[in-house]
Amino acid sequence: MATVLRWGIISTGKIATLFVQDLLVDPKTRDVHDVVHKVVAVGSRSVDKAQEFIATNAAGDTSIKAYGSYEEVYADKDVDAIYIGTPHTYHYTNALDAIRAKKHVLCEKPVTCNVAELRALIAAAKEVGVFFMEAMWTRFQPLPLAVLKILHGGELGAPVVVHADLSFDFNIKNVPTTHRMLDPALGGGALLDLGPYPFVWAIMALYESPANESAPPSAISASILKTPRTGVDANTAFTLTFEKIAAQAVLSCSMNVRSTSPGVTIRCEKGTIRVAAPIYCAKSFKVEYIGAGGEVREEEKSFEYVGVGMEYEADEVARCVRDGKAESALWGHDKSLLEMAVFDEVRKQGGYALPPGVEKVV
Ligand SMILES: NC(=O)C1=CN([C@@H]2O[C@H](COP(=O)(O)OP(=O)(O)OC[C@H]3O[C@@H](n4cnc5c(N)ncnc54)[C@H](OP(=O)(O)O)[C@@H]3O)[C@@H](O)[C@H]2O)C=CC1
Ligand SMILES: O=C1OC[C@@H](O)[C@H](O)[C@H]1O
Repeated sequence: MATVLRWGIISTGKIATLFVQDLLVDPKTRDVHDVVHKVVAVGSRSVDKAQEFIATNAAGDTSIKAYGSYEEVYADKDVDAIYIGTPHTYHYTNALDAIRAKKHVLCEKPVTCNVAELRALIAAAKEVGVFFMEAMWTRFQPLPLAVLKILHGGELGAPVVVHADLSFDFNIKNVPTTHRMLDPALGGGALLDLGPYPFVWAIMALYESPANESAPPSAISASILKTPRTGVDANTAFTLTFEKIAAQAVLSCSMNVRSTSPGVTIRCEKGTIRVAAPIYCAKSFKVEYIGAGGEVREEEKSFEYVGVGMEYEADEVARCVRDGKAESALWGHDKSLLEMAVFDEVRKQGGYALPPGVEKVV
């Protein structure tokens, strides 16, 4: 018998739309038979928007409740888990409110604005006894799982250098400065929005390397270029050194230029893995194996998903909730904490401070 997870959705923006579309794809189409997702409520700052969201994305399903506030979703007894798709600077408050209402939480990336906020949320979730996870969807998709099987299987030898970039042209010279990517009050900039993806590839390839034994990077080095329009980071480059396994990640993100492909290159002692862009939901990768005599063998693997690619993280939440887990084994609290600590350090080295009051816990 499949477990049914009843979702309440917070916000009606771009990513909430895609997430709900994925929730509504029958899990059986991806050969998943143990969990089922049901959207039971949508909360928006405007009830009209919530109604329109349901009409557009859920074929007007009248069983889904439309609320004109987020609080009503937290209070709804039919809701098991809350999905948060608001701008970064609201994640902490929205997640805390949901946790205090004893709901399980899946919160968009970046999970918070800094590590102090995240520590407070994890403590609150533990106190109440609910599941809490950052929506790091890439970690659960079949392609990265296949890459990791090869990488950690050992045939390529140890990983030595990971290059990963995610860039996107947000037309930052022309969009209004109130756009969430430009507004410092909304945590604007490339790092917080795009940085989680190069970071997750470094985590998968190096931090999760069995020989690393979950050791955090011993050194972080960063440089930031700010846009003169609002002072948020337009381009950020940072390196993470994993001394225990003698490996480095060279990571970058930009919001004024498009990505190139491959977006991730994992260079190992005996070969290389190249992952095609976009790295948040890649559909193909190539492996180059170099034999003892220098001979080269290449393999390419391609993937197709029925949904956008967020369905796999949703399945993970449903399984963890069913099994009474506080966190995911694949994207647990340790990794989000490391991400936020690294991003704090990168912003510190790059001289990007969020405006006073934006960070709710410091
Ligand atoms: N996993 C992924 O691939 C992606 C994740 N994201 C993450 O999701 C979050 C939202 O991004 P995205 O969907 O692109 O953003 P949008 O601007 O499209 O949507 C944000 C929604 O948040 C709500 N909201 C609450 N307060 C505010 C506010 N002060 N200003 C603007 N909106 C507000 C609004 O919903 P309402 O009016 O209904 O309350 C709005 O529609 C970000 O943290 C981003 O990093 C974004 C894109 C992709
Ligand atoms: O998470 C994301 O992935 C895709 C990008 O376009 C988007 O800005 C970002 O939030």
